[in-house]
Amino acid sequence: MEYLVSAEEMRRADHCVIEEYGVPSLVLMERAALASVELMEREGFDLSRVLVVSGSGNNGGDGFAMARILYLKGIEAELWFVGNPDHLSKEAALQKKICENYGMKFVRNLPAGEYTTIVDAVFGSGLSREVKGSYREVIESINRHPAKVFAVDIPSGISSDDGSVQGTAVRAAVTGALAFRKLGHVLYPGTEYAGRTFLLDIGITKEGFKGQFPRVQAPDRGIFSLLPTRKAFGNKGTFGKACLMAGSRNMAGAAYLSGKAAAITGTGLVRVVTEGCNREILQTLFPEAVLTTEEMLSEETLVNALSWADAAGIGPGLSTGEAAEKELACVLTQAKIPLVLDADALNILSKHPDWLKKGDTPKILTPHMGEMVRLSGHSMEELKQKPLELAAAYAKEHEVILVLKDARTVVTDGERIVLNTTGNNGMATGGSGDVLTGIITGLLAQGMAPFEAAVSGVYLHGLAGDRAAENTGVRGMLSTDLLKELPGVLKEG
Ligand SMILES: NC(=O)C1=CN([C@@H]2O[C@H](COP(=O)(O)OP(=O)(O)OC[C@H]3O[C@@H](n4cnc5c(N)ncnc54)[C@H](OP(=O)(O)O)[C@@H]3O)[C@@H](O)[C@H]2O)[C@@H](O)CC1
Ligand SMILES: Nc1ncnc2c1ncn2[C@@H]1O[C@H](COP(=O)(O)OP(=O)(O)O)[C@@H](O)[C@H]1O
Ligand SMILES: [K+]
Repeated sequence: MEYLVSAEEMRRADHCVIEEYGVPSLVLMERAALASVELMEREGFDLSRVLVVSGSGNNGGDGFAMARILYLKGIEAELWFVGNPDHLSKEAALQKKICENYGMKFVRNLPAGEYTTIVDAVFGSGLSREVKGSYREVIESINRHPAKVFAVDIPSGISSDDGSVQGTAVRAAVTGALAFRKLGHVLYPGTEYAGRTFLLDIGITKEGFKGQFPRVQAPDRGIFSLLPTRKAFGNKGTFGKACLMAGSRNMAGAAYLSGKAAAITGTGLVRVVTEGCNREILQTLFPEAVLTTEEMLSEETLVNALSWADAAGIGPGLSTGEAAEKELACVLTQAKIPLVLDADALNILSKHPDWLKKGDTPKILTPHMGEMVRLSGHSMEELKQKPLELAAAYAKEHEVILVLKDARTVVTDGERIVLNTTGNNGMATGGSGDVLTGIITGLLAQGMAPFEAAVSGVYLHGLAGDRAAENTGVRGMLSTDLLKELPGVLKEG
């Protein structure tokens, strides 16, 4: 997994590498500048005429060093120093002086239309307050200018900690994230302001954390190595049994999507437990499933289904009526297997929060933001502001694994926090959450540990969404396209 750092965690690593390992900060700065220039070249920036806009901190220092490297390559690179000269950091002051010694041109404003590329080196991870006054004007003038913008480390004005816009922020085409991606590169709206973001190695590695690692990680292709292995001599009994309790009258699709997703994930057998009216539909759409259907599902039927399964998912399209309430209460009380609770199961839980205490099997809750509002009592605004903290606090308090679904989904058990970066807005379409429930239930049924199953499920679900976006497009894709792409995604590992 990849570490996603806060400004403070980045500062700690910087400090350790410079002060404890003894790497001079100017060496790091030179590497940052060289890697940034290389990235601009690789990304096809038109370097006919470049303006580097530098502030007075080390982000500005990176900018001065980049300007000098470009200038010495024969590129027309000019500088606009917009910082407070009395607050220049030692390194930035030295880099500025070097540019002056070379006789480079400093400008005092941003004439329209004269530059092909602007380098934004006003603020980096040291942004400490809202951007106001002349800094605001500088950033707005950069945004108005037609030149393509490259942001050093993070667009100026974006908080490294949560991706928020601190008053105003630079809109970059490309961002070179130094050493680690900050949370602000991944969380919205920071992600959009950063444009295409690339990680640049400048010699600060995880050794800089000295064993005190950042709190948040993002899953990467390493996830594939966690997936259940398939023994050559295995049979459908050994590849796990998943039970999906889903669908109600007029909601057969939710049972189909979640059940089919569990099957595609590699589960040996999938049982769908649903209302009798869905029987024919499911037998036609999903002949691979074992069906358990009754007009009114009895407690005995539910208990039998649970004792057959290795994991169960409950909630997609379940409805919230009395029968559904009874079903959920029975499952929470009787289940001895890991459970995924989604959609209507969560809506019912919001009315009976104490039900979470029933039973002692591992529980994975997968609310979207609206469901989380009802479940947690926090407002949407609070959740949007602090999704990581509030998700972790809920998971800890209720001793569950929480998958808080949004454009960036958070998975947490209260201690570990994972922020998923796969997926796209094409997935904001009915039924895509049902597919996720099926994937996670399928992975659990094959014996994955609950936290790993939740993280892997969210990652694979997002990758399926990304493949669907490539092949079908974000507008036209449907949740059935996620099912179509999932086998190929699983084959990539
Ligand atoms: N450590 C290293 O050697 C390495 C660091 N690296 C680079 O350093 C960057 C971090 O550098 P940093 O810590 O100096 O902070 P930085 O982002 O330049 O900002 C601080 C300046 O901005 C100012 N300021 C802040 N907010 C403001 C506001 N709202 N409105 C107005 N002013 C505001 C603040 O002013 P002051 O508070 O002093 O008035 C100060 O002058 C990092 O992103 C990476 O690019 C790499 O070169 C690798 C090696
Ligand atoms: N803009 C987006 N970027 C990435 N993923 C998204 C975006 N919008 C929605 N998703 C994902 O799509 C899924 C939608 O789930 P949910 O709202 O429960 O759908 P439904 O209830 O229709 O099944 C979640 O996994 C969510 O993370
Ligand atoms: K910047």
